[in-house]
Amino acid sequence: MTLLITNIKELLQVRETNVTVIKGADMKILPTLKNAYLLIEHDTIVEYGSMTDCIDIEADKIIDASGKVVLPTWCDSHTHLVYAGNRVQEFVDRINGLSYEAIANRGGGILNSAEKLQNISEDELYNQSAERLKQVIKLGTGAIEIKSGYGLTVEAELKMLRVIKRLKKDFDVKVKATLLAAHAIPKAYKNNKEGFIDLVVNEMIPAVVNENLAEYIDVFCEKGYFSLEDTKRVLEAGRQHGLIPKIHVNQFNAFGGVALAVNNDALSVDHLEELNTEDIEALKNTNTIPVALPSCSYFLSIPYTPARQLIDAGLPLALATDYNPGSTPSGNMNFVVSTACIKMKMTPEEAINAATINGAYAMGISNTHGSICRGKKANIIITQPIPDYSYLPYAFGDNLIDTVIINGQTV
Ligand SMILES: N=CN[C@@H](CCC(=O)O)C(=O)O
Ligand SMILES: [Zn+2]
Repeated sequence: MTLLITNIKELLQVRETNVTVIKGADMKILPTLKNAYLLIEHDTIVEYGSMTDCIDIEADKIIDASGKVVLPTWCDSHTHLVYAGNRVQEFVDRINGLSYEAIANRGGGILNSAEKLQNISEDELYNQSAERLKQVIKLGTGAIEIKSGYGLTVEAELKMLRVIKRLKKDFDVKVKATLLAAHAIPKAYKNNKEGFIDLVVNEMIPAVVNENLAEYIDVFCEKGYFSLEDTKRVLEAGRQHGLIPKIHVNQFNAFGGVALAVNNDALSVDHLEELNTEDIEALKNTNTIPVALPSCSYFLSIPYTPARQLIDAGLPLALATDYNPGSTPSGNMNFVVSTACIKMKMTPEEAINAATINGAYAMGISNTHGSICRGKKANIIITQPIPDYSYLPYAFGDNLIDTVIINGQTV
């Protein structure tokens, strides 16, 4: 089966060689080809080029993309898409003056989601999550990382991760699973945090690894949640079992979590709404990528990750949604890209690089996803007719996506 997309107004993120991450000043460069074609065979990009060289190419199916922009699908490297129900009441409570922290302190927040998740069947959790996944695919997401962390017991964490495994099997998008073992201290361990960490280290991690349910280990390193010492213990235990660290860090306070993550070879450090010069120094000359989550800043009215500081220091940056019921009830990467431009002063080129190839890097899949490159997966967005690719972030809130192709198949 071959699919030929013709008359593409502009083909974005075209890479002749397999670049896997884009850093610093290079993020301002988005290679494109105007008046282009793209040829897909089965699930793979096999060729692209100028329309003037397309004359002799035959294909089983042709899509005319006149006036339209074509780009790789979004790579959303940070989500909590598997959750039960919603937290709309907390949203209303925050409008009425309660803070995110105050809600958490009275037993809401993550613990609220954990209670809902513990009381729902695996099938129902799957159904709710599959609906969300379908929605974000329609919005152009072609690869996604999903975390556990609303279980907080061994059984409930396994339930979440088994649901992620089913999503992985049932959907063509690339799905990566993360064990966010230490997300909050459960009620039963309120006065015994050490006991909970013992449970994570001695039971949760081995059980998850035994069923091969996760590739990454994550911790919410934050005041009131898990300290540097706790984080180190969990990350090291995860590494000993072959899990690669990722981390929630510097969301509300900066106290050395970034350096700790880097020292543990974390693939990514996520959130970074609070950032100091030590954090930036710690990230230089490492393989760890910072990940910004602007929809979370928007929804909670907290600072935006200082993208300019990170990029101007020569670092790479990825953008992701943080899709979850408490701090970001949206999995829309188009909104993330717009918000990064509008609020974080990222150029459209930087934001698109951050949401495609760098997002793929933050999931360890940039050899196969995130750019238009021969041999990579045919995961493609075709936009509606638009004047220019900068129109994507400009027209924030509009859905400008016409067609999504995953592994060569139109969704
Ligand atoms: N910050 C920690 N975890 C999630 C939100 C958790 C929640 O409120 O449910 C986040 O990334 O924002
Ligand atoms: Zn998160």
